[in-house]
Amino acid sequence: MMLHIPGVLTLDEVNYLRQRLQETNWVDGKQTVGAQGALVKQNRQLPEHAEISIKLGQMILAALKKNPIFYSAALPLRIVPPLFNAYAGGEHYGLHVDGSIRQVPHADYTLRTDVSSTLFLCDPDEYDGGELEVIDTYGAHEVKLPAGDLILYPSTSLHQVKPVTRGVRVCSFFWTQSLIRDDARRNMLFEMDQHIQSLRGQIGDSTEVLGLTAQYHNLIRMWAET
Ligand SMILES: O=C(O)CCC(=O)C(=O)O
Ligand SMILES: [Fe+2]
Repeated sequence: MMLHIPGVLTLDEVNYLRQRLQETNWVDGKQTVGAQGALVKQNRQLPEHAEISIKLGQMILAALKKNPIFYSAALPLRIVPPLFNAYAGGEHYGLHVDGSIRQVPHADYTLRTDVSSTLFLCDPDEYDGGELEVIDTYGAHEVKLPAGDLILYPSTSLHQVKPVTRGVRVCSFFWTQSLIRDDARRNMLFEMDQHIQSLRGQIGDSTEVLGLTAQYHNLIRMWAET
């Protein structure tokens, strides 16, 4: 499932993050990637252990916690501390797949990457190019969202960031290990949850709504890996 989640950050939060990111030292993005990615990756990132990355990343995690759509769609078990990247002057990230397992900085556990997310911190008219292209069985999908909006997509997909030919594209990106490993099951649960929420809004907690809610939780109980 690819899902556009608008307004994950407020305009004030975006402006604050952008201001803080301007004061930082970016490093070559090849430092945080495996061998295949390094061949096609040309961008800059904040060092993941830098105090500023950790602080700004925590701000994003706090915003995600308040976002019921992100929770319903990703069903997160763990989220890696969000990272930050910047592309300008033709920089791009060619076709690749994200590594399946990531060591979580400052923690002694690893995380399986089930869901990839990009949170846009610049508006589309601030730069040319820089589309995130995700390829799935339905074809190639190009994404370029307003500042504060997030796209999530299955980490199993091949994807790329097209060259940025004018201006600068700044984003945060991160991976989630989901309670539900399989994208098709996760998608079904998301759809079911959305319909249940909508029904509850229309008719309240009727017997039928309660019954469907029970089945939603029972499916999670059946499929979840914790
Ligand atoms: O910047 C993006 O939208 C995605 C970056 C990416 O694919 C990666 O870092 O693996
Ligand atoms: Fe990627």
